[in-house]
Amino acid sequence: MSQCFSRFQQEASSGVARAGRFETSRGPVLTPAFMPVGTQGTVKGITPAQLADIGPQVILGNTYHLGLRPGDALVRDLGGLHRFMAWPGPILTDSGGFQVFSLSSLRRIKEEGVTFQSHIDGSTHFLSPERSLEIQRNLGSDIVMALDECPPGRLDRPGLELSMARTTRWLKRCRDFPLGERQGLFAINQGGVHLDLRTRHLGEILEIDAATPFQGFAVGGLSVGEPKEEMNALLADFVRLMPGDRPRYLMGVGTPEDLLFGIEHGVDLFDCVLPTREARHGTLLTSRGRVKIKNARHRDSDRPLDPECNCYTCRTFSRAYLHHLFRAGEMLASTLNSIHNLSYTVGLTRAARQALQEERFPEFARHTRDNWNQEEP
Ligand SMILES: O=c1[nH]cnc2cc3nc(NCc4cccs4)[nH]c3cc12
Ligand SMILES: [Zn+2]
Repeated sequence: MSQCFSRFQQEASSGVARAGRFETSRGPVLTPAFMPVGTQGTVKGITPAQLADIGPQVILGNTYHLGLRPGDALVRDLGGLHRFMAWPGPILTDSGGFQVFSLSSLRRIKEEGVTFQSHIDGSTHFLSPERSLEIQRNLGSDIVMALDECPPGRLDRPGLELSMARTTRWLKRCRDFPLGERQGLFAINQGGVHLDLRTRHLGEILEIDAATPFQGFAVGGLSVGEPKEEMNALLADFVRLMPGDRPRYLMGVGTPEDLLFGIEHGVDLFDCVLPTREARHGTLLTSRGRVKIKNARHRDSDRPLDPECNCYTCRTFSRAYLHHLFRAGEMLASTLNSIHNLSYTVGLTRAARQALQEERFPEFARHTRDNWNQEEP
């Protein structure tokens, strides 16, 4: 067990939803929390100072990308990822298996690990539980994800069962790998959208956990193209079965609607590229619903994007200016739109936490959903 990680302390709850905290060597993590994705050592288009102003609890880095470029040994030699990207707060690194299957070509997966060709230059690489954790140890992230096999969405049950069994065997190899003193290891649950498979896999994970405790548990294998109703039905039944004394992390999720649904069903941590990706494409997330800033109706609007948002973008600029920047293809469009979408998304989980602490979470959830459905926000 890492010296600095503490168990999850639940501070407030409303049904299965909960507010809480856990300690890392880089500070506390207050939950629920949305974690911005900084795939290649940067949250695209914004500076560390702007990110600090947004105030996320944790940010994400990707083992697959940083292991390929600039290389984990280089980052280690330059003092680790926190120093390299000037982010002093907690960092979580995904383990790379998902990216190998969603980005690289010519993969050959075997018991030992997966051989793949880099999406950058086609060179051949190998990722195993040991290599994934070595990369994450070199990066020096606070939260290390075990290497799992994320099965393709819609894989049939026999295929899922074979994949889960390998993920369990790989988890044991991750458990045996010596990470840094200050690093915590999270296990990843698989099983598609089948509650019985999810529960079986959780049992296998908890058997390992009994001997060597994990610092957190993630729900993997979702947000991979499965119908939203199936993901939600699974979450409603399964998340509550995960240990309550460790953080519960839903990987790759999601939209504001998904975050609120996840929080209602006991999820503590989220990550998704959607807020920053949609920002770059001009879709802005607001308390009244989505705004497509390139729409002509914003051309001469002196209103702020979201009157309820106090981010730098909403405090400083009009919709007309954001509309102009986007239409003109200016770099600043991506930066200002990303600052807002991240502020909105991080702010949503922060507001949910506050509502839980003030024992008004059901009203908060109802009010938030009602406001999202405004005409032409
Ligand atoms: O089972 C998983 N294991 C390890 N990392 C993941 C990351 C994941 N990210 C998504 N969805 C978000 C997406 C991002 C890009 C395409 S889908 N689903 C994910 C599942 C896993
Ligand atoms: Zn804003």
